Amino acid sequence: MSSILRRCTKLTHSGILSMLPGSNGRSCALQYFASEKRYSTSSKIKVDLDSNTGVAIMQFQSPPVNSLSLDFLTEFAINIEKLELDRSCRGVIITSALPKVFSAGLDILEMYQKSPEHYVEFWKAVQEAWFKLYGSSKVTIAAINGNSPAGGCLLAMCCDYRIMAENPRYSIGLNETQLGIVAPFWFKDTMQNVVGHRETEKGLQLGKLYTAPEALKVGLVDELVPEEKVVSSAAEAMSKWLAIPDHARQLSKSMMRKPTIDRLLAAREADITNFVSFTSKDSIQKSLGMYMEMLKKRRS
Ligand SMILES: CCCCCCCCC/C=C/C(=O)SCCNC(=O)CCNC(=O)[C@H](O)C(C)(C)COP(=O)(O)OP(=O)(O)OC[C@H]1O[C@@H](n2cnc3c(N)ncnc32)[C@H](O)[C@@H]1OP(=O)(O)O
Repeated sequence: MSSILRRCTKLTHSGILSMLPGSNGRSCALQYFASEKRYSTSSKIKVDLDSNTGVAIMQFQSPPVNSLSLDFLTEFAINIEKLELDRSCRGVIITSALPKVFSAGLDILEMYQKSPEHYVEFWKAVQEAWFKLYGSSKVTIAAINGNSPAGGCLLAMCCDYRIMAENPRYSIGLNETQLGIVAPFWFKDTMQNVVGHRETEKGLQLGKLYTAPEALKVGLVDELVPEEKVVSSAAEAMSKWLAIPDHARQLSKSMMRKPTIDRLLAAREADITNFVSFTSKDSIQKSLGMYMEMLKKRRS
């Protein structure tokens, strides 16, 4: 696997870019990087690695809402794996190239009116993306420049540090119960590791989507900054994290996260079985169908 990934890593160099922030935080995100390797040629995720700083920017660019489809998750896991294997990479900033949304979470259509075989494949991809990101030895920072419900919140919570746009209309949280579904134990564990037991208990049961200020208050995000500064602030935070020797930081990270990772490793197959039987239930399919309808109506 790793040799295939190394072989398919495509390197291009894109010249000298300015260190100064531009007026538009999204479009100028890559300007922080003086010399880049372009990793991803795919359409859903763009990855650029600055070989001078060792920092990669991963931009989600899957319209309309960066939902985590099977293809997206597969591509995501491959990209994280490639960066993990690249010794010149020390940190990864994850952000969105789309306006107003970081990620809408798992693609509901992947869980709706599909075969059990499809559910198995999809859930494996969800697990794999989590293993790769939560277990990454790199410094990972989420630059949350839009709404980030459910699986979007999970991705952000897997990072070492979270910076969110201070726009009070943006929200983040594990809202699964609002869809009539239940976040699995490792989503819960990930949240609990970030905000603690009591807040997770409330947040999960209520399916709470925290506004950006609320998320800051409970520690679900670490900083709020003006929207156009989300990526530049992530780059600044990254330099602080990278000032620590890698080996000491990595061992500390692994010490904190290993028990949580081991819990899913031990229950991986059972978790898939649970997901398939849960998702296949008529009542769950009905809830998902109603939720999709509600999203459509809200739009019209
Ligand atoms: C083991 C134990 C058992 C395990 C049990 C199972 C556990 C599963 C855990 C689940 C985890 C999840 O992530 S479940 C996913 C939860 N996600 C959500 O609730 C987010 C829902 N979406 C939104 O709130 C909004 O779309 C939001 C992200 C804020 C963006 O708002 P906007 O106004 O910009 O955009 P919208 O007009 O709403 O959406 C644009 C289009 O995208 C679609 N869309 C939006 N979100 C989508 C999504 N997640 N999946 C698919 N499609 C989505 C809409 O239907 C629209 O489609 P058209 O009208 O056709 O254009």
